[in-house]
Amino acid sequence: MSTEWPIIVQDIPGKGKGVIAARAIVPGELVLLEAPLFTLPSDYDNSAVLAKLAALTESEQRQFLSLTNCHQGRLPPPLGTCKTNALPCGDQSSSYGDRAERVGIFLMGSRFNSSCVQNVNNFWDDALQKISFRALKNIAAEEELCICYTELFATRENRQYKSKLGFGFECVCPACTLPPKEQKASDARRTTVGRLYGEISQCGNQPSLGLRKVKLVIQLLKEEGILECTGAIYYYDGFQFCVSCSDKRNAKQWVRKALEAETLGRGPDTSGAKMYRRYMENPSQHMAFGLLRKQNLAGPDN
Ligand SMILES: C[S@@+](CC[C@H](N)C(=O)[O-])C[C@H]1O[C@@H](n2cnc3c(N)ncnc32)[C@H](O)[C@@H]1O
Repeated sequence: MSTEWPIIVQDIPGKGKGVIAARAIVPGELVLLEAPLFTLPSDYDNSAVLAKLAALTESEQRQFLSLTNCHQGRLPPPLGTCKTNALPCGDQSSSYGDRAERVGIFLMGSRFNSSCVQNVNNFWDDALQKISFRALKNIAAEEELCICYTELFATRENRQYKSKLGFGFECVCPACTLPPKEQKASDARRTTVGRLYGEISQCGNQPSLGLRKVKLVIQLLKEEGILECTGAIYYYDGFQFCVSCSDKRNAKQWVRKALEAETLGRGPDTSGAKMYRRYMENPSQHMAFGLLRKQNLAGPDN
């Protein structure tokens, strides 16, 4: 199926259908913006799905039923199809414990397969009431575009468990098929990032230590090839440590990086991007400005 977007939905060996690049795609490029066929509260059941289906046209119902159902024989088909394909309509990161209040079914967006080194980010744009998919990296023509269904900051074993249980597949992405020694190092990097996330939030009164941990997380994410999808929050942490010490110069550098990361994965018009732009103009607007002893900390490494 070819579309107005730079992507094609086609059969992918071993994965059913998937999305590939129709041409070379650059980082930050919007590859799909799509309205949902319908949305549901995230704790939906089969009768909620049936009520939504009843409101669709026959052609829409057929299109919904043509989506994959990896829960065949275990769940009623409408529910199984939703569980296989629903995407968050709101902030959701299982790694950070956020859960979107609603989910949606998207006829094209639901065709993105999963990789633990995703090259695309999905983001629900509340203002547009559409989901956007943006390239996080350079993607070559005919390369597959993938989002991530599982927890990024978990070991391979835990990620595999979730992929198998929730979506019925064994992940063979680059991060899940490393030789044993490298696999161990990758697991260690991901679990360390998960641990440091909690530790950074406890460093409010120790900005130098907090900043060192931020830099370590960024380094680990870079080594893992997943900085692009999660970087913004860590750059913003770096900004907050600097503003708390009235270090405007370094604060501006951190928030500039946060803005770049936000724009890359979510676009230039999100509430986060607007906030980062405001703080770039004037870091002292942040409520933590000057809370701690004035000192110069450090900016991002590059
Ligand atoms: C949301 S659908 C994605 C599109 C789907 N492949 C299709 O044909 O419509 C989720 C299903 O795709 C398949 N899938 C997703 N990522 C995969 C991967 N990395 N390897 C194998 N199968 C995958 C699994 O069957 C999963 O239940």
